Amino acid sequence: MAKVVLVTGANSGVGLALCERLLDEGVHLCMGCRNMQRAETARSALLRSHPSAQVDVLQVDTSSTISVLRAAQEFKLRYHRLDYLYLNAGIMPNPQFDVKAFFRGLLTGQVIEMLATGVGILTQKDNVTPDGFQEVFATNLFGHFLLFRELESLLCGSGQTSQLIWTSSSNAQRSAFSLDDIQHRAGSQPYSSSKYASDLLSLALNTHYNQQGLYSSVTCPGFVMTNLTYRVFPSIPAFFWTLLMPVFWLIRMFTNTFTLTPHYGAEALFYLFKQKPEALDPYSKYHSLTSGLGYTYSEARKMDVDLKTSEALYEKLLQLESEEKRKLQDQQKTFDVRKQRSG
Ligand SMILES: NC(=O)C1=CN([C@@H]2O[C@H](COP(=O)(O)OP(=O)(O)OC[C@H]3O[C@@H](n4cnc5c(N)ncnc54)[C@H](OP(=O)(O)O)[C@@H]3O)[C@@H](O)[C@H]2O)C=CC1
Ligand SMILES: CC(C)=CCC[C@@H](C)[C@H]1CC[C@H]2C3=C(CC[C@]12C)[C@@]1(C)CCC(=O)[C@@H](C)[C@@H]1CC3
Repeated sequence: MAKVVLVTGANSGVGLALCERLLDEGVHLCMGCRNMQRAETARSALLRSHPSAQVDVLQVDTSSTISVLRAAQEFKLRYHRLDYLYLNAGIMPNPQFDVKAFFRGLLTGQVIEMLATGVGILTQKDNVTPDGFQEVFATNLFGHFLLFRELESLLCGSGQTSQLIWTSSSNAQRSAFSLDDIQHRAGSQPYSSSKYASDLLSLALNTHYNQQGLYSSVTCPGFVMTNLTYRVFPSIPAFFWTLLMPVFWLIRMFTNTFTLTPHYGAEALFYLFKQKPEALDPYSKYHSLTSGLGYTYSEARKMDVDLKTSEALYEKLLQLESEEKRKLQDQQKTFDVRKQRSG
């Protein structure tokens, strides 16, 4: 039987490139996307290159609790197994590029580190979702946590192993994250905070689920030219980025994190697909890297995470999950009562 793989954020960028690569392996693919039109366009493109492939679309908006719960319900009706869950959808809203910090970095010799991670040169302005969550937290982390929890029964089946694979980032930073403010309401680095939270959560999930055959890993695609990065300079047309390519190829001589294309960016995500999950290191992040000459490969690098903080975050997420579910039940009850009264 073909392995069933669900990929969130599958209609563009790293997610779409990963889907292309997974189809070469003969998987039964389910593309988790928030916009059905964009999803169908991407699905058609995948079917053009893989005409006999099994490719389905599942509507899911990871920033919305109700959408995630409905998607999981629909998934469980359609499939009886889930072997790989790629938690890839992500946003970095209203990014602000700090030109001064960039030039300071040039003078202090830290520019390569800055370009490799985006740390110090990028901040974001977050939004609040209709559910009342910080949008970056909800989209990048909490929605994915809920999705995983709802699909747990399919992932933790008898005698099989399954994998959760998070698209994190080298932008993840302990200093951007606080257990007292897991949604990052107060700061200006919600993206960094959400990615650090996914690193922590992955560790906690390994602690709690390895015995049930479920393994969680985190990846970083490197710097990839996608819609997410084009939005760093929204007023600049896309061809500007193409003009910058020679500059980026040059920078690639000094840092192997400039993977640039979605196909290369998906390297570590695809690498994990082919590994025995028991052999993976829960304390490492798997990076997609590209050498100066354009050779792509994957490398494990230790993360700055600890068990105690990961446990504390896990507990907070469980609590938030039960609060959300209770809120939805109450809303449903109120709705039912009103419906009864109105006859
Ligand atoms: N590009 C880079 O340099 C790096 C990217 N990453 C991570 O890679 C992942 C993929 O991003 P990338 O391919 O670069 O960017 P893209 O913008 O191309 O892809 C992001 C995907 O996530 C989807 N998405 C966004 N919000 C939601 C939502 N609320 N519900 C469901 N899907 C949603 C998007 O859908 P839609 O098309 O509808 O917007 C899109 O399919 C992200 O997690 C990102 O943080 C990590 C390190 C570097
Ligand atoms: C140096 C020149 C010619 C132009 C500036 C390009 C920057 C906009 C670009 C360089 C490094 C990039 C980068 C990211 C965004 C765009 C840059 C700052 C990320 C922060 C995108 C999201 C991630 O998760 C990080 C891993 C990326 C790190 C590099």
